[in-house]
Amino acid sequence: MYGQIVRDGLVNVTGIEDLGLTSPVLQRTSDAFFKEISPFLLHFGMFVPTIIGQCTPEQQAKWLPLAMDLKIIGTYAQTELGHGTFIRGLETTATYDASTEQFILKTPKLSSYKWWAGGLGKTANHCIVLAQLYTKGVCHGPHPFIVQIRDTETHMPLPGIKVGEIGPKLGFNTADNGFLGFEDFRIPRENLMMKNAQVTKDGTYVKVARHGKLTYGTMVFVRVMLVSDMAYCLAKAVTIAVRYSAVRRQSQPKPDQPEPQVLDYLTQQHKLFICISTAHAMKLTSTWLWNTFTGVLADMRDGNTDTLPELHALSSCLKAISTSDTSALIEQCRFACGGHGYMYSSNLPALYSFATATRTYEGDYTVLLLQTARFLVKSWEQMDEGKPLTPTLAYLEQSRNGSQVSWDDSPEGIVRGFDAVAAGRIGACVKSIRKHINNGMDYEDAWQMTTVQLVGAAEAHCRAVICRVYRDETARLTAGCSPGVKAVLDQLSTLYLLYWALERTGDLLRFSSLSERDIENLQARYEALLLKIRPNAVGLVDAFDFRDEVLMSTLGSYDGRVYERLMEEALKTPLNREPVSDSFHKYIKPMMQGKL
Ligand SMILES: CCCCCCCCCCCCCCCCCCCC(=O)SCCNC(=O)CCNC(=O)[C@H](O)C(C)(C)COP(=O)(O)OP(=O)(O)OC[C@H]1O[C@@H](n2cnc3c(N)ncnc32)[C@H](O)[C@@H]1OP(=O)(O)O
Ligand SMILES: Cc1cc2nc3c(=O)[nH]c(=O)nc-3n(C[C@H](O)[C@H](O)[C@H](O)COP(=O)(O)OP(=O)(O)OC[C@H]3O[C@@H](n4cnc5c(N)ncnc54)[C@H](O)[C@@H]3O)c2cc1C
Repeated sequence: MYGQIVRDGLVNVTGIEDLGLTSPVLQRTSDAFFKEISPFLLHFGMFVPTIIGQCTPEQQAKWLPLAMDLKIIGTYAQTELGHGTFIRGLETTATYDASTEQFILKTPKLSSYKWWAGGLGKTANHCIVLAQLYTKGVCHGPHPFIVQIRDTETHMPLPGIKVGEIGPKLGFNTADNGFLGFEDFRIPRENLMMKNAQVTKDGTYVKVARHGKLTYGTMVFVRVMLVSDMAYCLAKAVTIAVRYSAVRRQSQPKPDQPEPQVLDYLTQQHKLFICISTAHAMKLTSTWLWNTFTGVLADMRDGNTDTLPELHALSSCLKAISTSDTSALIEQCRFACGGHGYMYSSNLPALYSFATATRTYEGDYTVLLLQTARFLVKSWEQMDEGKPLTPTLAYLEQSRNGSQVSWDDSPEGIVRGFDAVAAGRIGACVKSIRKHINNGMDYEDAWQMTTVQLVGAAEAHCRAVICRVYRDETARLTAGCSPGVKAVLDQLSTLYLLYWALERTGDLLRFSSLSERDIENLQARYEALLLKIRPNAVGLVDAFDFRDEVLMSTLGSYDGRVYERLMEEALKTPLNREPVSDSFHKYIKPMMQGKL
């Protein structure tokens, strides 16, 4: 299994790279090689980006060619057995020895072992290690170090290195996630990645970056990329589910009629059409977020880090919500395919296991939404002090006077309704924190007592951002389209708004003048829209343009030969090589004969 995966992974990365294509294309073509994950994902997904983001130009000149030519294979080892979220609590230490101009890496105890890094088990021979940097007896917090862990000729672990695979997981079972421990392992001073902080030969610590969290830059980059990844993952899942739903016929609502396509059931449309719409919403939002990200990078190159806090807040909530929505909706696609959706050959289980992992790695869902909430509460307080708000929070102004927003069921009105919900929920959090403080709590306890509401407020803010970006970008991008295309894409973005308005009626009743009659109207419009979208449903998923080799699905192949493919795959199962398993003779027969 591992050998096959490594072979396929190398064919993927060398074949494509020879064509001089970029790594995001790598990401897409790697789907034609794996149902799960390449053991080289972390090399290109985090090891290379960290060299670019955390190394000086001189260090990049040394390491980048080696990495891009696959002369070294790397990963990103930050998480430990005992800590993943709380980076400041990481236990691995890197202590500077000025007498030899080296750092000594140590794993003080079991919980300090690096755990999880992709490719670390058996594939990588180098890695980025986040360790607490000590020099002259002072700890300067977690810093990135580039560390060789295996001999590049023999691939044997170097002396002082303990490394291995962490074992089977819910998914990602081709990612080769590993563990890593150091026993007084020495690396040259120059292996500290010194773009944001340096240690001179005599051990003096020099802080370079103006912002204390630039070490976390790779995580921001990956979070931004993952929003796009989720759109792609969901688009694959709904392509499989909609095509299968067009082939599958089941039940007989009318005695004298043939069994209908299950795609004709309104409940099936309710399950699936939001998935089509969400894939579009996340793709457009991810492009908008990427443009925001590159803008902040440009500002930072000019020494201006003022826009970084908003990017951190946006990338945190969008990564959290896109991965959570995608996990839930891929599972919904699986539900929509009945028993055959549970077959590994459908590819829905693998897509689900990838998406649900993404809800955790690169920042746990709750933790990242609380990061966004921290920014929202600070922005509210700045608004109270009369300071200007950042662009994505302009809607807070409307809540300043506390008046209830009048409900307007036009698409633009619904977007404004979500702004009102976000503003209202943030305001309620601020009120809760202040109430607890007035009752004698310190700020930290008041914050903790409000965290359930804070997660909800951050989700509401994110939903408002997605709704606005989806609506605006659809209008902009379809301006020059044919009326037919424009109408269908407008239906999808309207469906997204109606779906979430119906999901959040409680909030809309609380923070707008929405009435029960308005809710009835929303429900009727939503159901009518499902029927309108039905004739274009297969065309809409065909438009995602996935080749069968990439979908890798018995249910979603373009020719619709579902039952033939399911049987073909079943016959390939090793258990079917012989008509009688030898377990019969070893165990079942003796048991039947009372000899066990
Ligand atoms: C062959 C295949 C080819 C493939 C080609 C690939 C092409 C590219 C693909 C890209 C996708 C690649 C996918 C790779 C797969 C990934 C696998 C998973 C990898 C990992 O999981 S790596 C480990 C990830 N770990 C985390 O995310 C940990 C999460 N925890 C944190 O981020 C921090 O601990 C946390 C939660 C922020 C708290 O930190 P703390 O120090 O306590 O901070 P405070 O809350 O006190 O805030 C202090 C202050 O700092 C600000 N802050 C925090 N974080 C950031 C940040 N990241 N950026 C900017 N600012 C930040 C925070 O807002 C506070 O500011 P204040 O002003 O409010 O004080
Ligand atoms: C498939 C996969 C691949 C991975 N690959 C890598 C990799 O390549 N490199 C790497 O370094 N790491 C990797 N990771 C590790 C990943 O980054 C961490 O698992 C993730 O950051 C979550 O941290 P944790 O595991 O410590 O969870 P914890 O933070 O311990 O979460 C446990 C619970 O505590 C809650 N919690 C934690 N802190 C708070 C808080 N402040 N407030 C409220 N609730 C809180 C969480 O919400 C969660 O419910 C991978 C993980 C997975 C699943």
